Amino acid sequence: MPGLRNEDRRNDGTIRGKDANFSYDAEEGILSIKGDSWLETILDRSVIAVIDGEKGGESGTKNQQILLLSKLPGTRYKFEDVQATDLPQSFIDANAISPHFEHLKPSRSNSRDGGYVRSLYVIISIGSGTGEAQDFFDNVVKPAFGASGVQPFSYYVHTTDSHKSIERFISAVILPRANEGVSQTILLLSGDGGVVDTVNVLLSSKRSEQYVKPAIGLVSMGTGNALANSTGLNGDLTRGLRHFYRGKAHPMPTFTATFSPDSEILLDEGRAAEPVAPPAADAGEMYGAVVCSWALHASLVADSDTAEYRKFGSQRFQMAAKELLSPSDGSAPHIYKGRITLFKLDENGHEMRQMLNTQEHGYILTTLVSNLEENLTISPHSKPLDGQLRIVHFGAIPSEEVMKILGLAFQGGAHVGCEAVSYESIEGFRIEFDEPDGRWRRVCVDGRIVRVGESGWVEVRKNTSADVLDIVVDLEG
Ligand SMILES: Nc1ncnc2c1ncn2[C@@H]1O[C@H](COP(=O)(O)OP(=O)(O)OP(=O)(O)O)[C@@H](O)[C@H]1O
Repeated sequence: MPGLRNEDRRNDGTIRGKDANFSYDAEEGILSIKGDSWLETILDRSVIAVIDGEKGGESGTKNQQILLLSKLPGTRYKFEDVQATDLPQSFIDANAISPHFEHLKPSRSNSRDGGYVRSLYVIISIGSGTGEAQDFFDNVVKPAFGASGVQPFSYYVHTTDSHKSIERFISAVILPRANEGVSQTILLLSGDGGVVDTVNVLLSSKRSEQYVKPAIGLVSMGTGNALANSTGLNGDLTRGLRHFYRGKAHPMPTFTATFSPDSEILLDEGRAAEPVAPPAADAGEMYGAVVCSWALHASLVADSDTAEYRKFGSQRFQMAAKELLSPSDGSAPHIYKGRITLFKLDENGHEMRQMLNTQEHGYILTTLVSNLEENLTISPHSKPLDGQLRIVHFGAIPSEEVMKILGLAFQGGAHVGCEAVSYESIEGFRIEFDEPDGRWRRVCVDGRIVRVGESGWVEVRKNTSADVLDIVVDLEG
C-alpha cells in the first residue's frame, strides 16, 4: 500500500505470550503471524476491534488486545481476548475501537447520586431468526464487553418474553428517559423486527423538547436482516458487533404508512386482528424503516408467516411466491386492482402527483434499503442510510416473466433493467384499493401485515422531519 512504511506492516512482537513476527496485508485485511514453528492468520472480518494500549517499560513495548471471534461448527461462536504486543500500526488502525465506544463506559462524572448512570441497554430478542440471540450474548457480547471495560453492572439486559416485549421496554424505559434528555444506547440482538418495534414506539409517542435520540447498535439475528444487509452491518463475520465497536451514530431513515379507518393489523397467522387506527380516528398510522408493499410481495410475506413456513428460514418467501404465481389448485394467479398515485418532487422541489396509467398490478413495493435479504437486492441504487424512498413496480404480467424478474433481483438487482419494471425515487405513494376480497388488500409494513378495509386506502411518505433514532454503523469500514 503506498505511503505505508514497512514497519507499519511488519513487526516483531508477541501474541498470547509467545514471540511472533507479524505482517499485515491491508488490501486483503489479513494479519499473518509467524512463530517459532507455527503460523496463524487473523482476518479483519473476524476482529470485533483492537484496543491499543500505552507504551510501557524501558523497552517501550505496547500492549494490545484483539477482540477476536471464531465461528465454531453449527451456529456457535468462540470469543477470544487475544493479548499481543507491538502489532503493526496499519493493522491497529484498520481495526481500532472507535473513540465513541468510550461513552459506553460509565463514569461517576455523569452520575446522578454518586452511583453510575446506566445508559447502555442490551435487548436479546430470543424469538428472532433461528433463536441464536441468547447464545450469542452469553458467549460473545458479554465477554467482549468485559474485555473492553464494559462491566455487567454498567448495562441493563432485557430478554424478550413475548412479541410485545420490545415495544413495552422501549415505552416504559427508553422513551421516558429520552424525554428527560438522557442519552441512551441500545444493543439490539434481533432481526429487523426489533428495530421496527423501536421506531414505532418512538414515532407514535409524544416526545419532549429535551428529547435525546437513542442510538441503537444491531447484532443481526433475524431471518431477512434487511437493515443489517443494506447498511453493511452483515459485511463481516461478527454479526454486526464490529460496527458497534467501530462505528458512529447516523440518523435512521423512516417512513409513515397511513391507513383508512377500518384497516386491521393481522396477528397470530391471520387468526386475530387489531385496528391500526385508535377508536374514532379517521386514519391510523404505522411506521417503518425497511419496506411497504402490496400485491405479490405483501401476499407472500403474509402467506409465509406461519410457524410451518418459518422453519424454512428465508426460503419460506420463495415457497409462498411459487404458490401465489402457480396456485396448486390450478387457478390463475391473482391480478391486483387499484389506483396508485406517486408523490414526487419537480425540478423546483415542489410536490407533484402522478397516477400510474394501469389499474392492474402484479408487484408494488417501496423501500428505504437496498437488500431485503443478503442476496436479494431489491433496490440496487439505494446506499446505506441515504434516506431515499424507492419504488419497484410491475403490472399484471405472466407468471413466467414474474419469476424471471424475481430471479434477476437475486443477481445484484438486475431486475430494475427489465422493461416491465418501473424503478424510481419518490416521496411517497397512495393506493386506493379496488378489491372486494380482503385477502388481496393485505399490505406489508416491515413484515407486519395490515388488511386494509373495503374500498380503503393506504398512503406512504418518507419522514423528512421526525428524526427519532440513530443507528451505529461504520460506513467507512
Ligand atoms: N420471547 C418471545 N416470545 C414471542 N415472540 C417473540 C419473543 N422474542 C421475539 N419475539 C418476536 O419474534 C419476532 C422476531 O422478529 P425479528 O424481526 O427479530 O426476527 P425475524 O423475523 O426472524 O427476522 P427479520 O425480520 O430480519 O426477517 C418478532 O415478532 C418478535 O416480537
